[in-house]
Amino acid sequence: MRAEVRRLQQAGERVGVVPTMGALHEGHLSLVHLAKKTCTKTVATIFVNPTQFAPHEDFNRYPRTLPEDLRLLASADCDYCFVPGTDEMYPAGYSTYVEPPAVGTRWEGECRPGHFRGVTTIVLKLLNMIPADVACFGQKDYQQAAVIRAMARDLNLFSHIEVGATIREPDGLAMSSRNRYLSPAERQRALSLSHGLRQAREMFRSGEQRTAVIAAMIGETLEPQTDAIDYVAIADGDTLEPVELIQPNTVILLAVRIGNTRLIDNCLITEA
Ligand SMILES: Nc1ncnc2c1ncn2[C@@H]1O[C@H](COP(=O)(O)OP(=O)(O)OP(=O)(O)O)[C@@H](O)[C@H]1O
Ligand SMILES: CC(C)(CO)[C@@H](O)C(=O)[O-]
Ligand code: BAL
Repeated sequence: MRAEVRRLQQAGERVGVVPTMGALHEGHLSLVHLAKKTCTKTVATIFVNPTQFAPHEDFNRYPRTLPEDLRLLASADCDYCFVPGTDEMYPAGYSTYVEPPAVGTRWEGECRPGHFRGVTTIVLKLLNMIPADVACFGQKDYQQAAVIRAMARDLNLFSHIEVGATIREPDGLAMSSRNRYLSPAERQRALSLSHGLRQAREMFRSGEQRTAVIAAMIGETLEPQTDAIDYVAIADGDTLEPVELIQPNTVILLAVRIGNTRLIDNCLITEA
């Protein structure tokens, strides 16, 4: 892959990469389109990365739908798809990991110990194998995008990091490969994530205080519809440290469980 990317770049092409774990949907394809805005060749990667899953998490049942993924990538005019094997990425004796940046400490970092260490490690490896001009990630995984941006800055990565907007189903549910786990009744309850975020944004805009907003979002919208709430955070959009006062760059992040499925979503309060 590296030789091919270098050959393309020497021929004057600009290469964009979209790292994924497969089970593709319109959210992933939107990142291929985002890459195409500034790049002439696009590469998607599909690898369900074992090191970012804790032992009790869903690595084994994570959906693997390669033939359909390849069809979708072709329909989006993606030029290459890189699908490495686990032994290729982590051969026997593999022992090097990337310590994630501070922005990965809270929220997902607390709820999924080791998760961002696995993400930074695999993303650095992928960007070394595919030294793309641009690497695209989704805002749906807001903290992950912040972690990758910080790593790119701190470790002087070659690739420029771009973040694409969250693509949603018509009823507001953020697209996610894990939505496939949801039964029809759970799918209905999962609307509480986007409803809660919308409710919070509207309350902030009408001048409500932070504690009242969180209490309403949790008590009225999330608690009745979910089985557990991992966190609801109101944080600075860059540092992800909690904030008391809402400023232009404030983000609401949440992670909940519905049945056996863990879902995350977020919105910038300044968004329309
Ligand atoms: N709805 C979406 N809109 C935009 N980007 C998305 C969306 N869903 C995922 N992405 C982005 O696609 C990339 C690959 O993500 P991944 O393969 O984990 O998909 P996912 O649907 O988020 O799956 P999961 O259910 O594991 O969270 C990430 O950069 C992620 O942020
Ligand atoms: C960035 C990523 C492909 C690394 O495995 C993964 O965390 C994902 O799909 O968001
Ligand atoms: N979408 C981020 C990958 C994960 O949840 O492991």
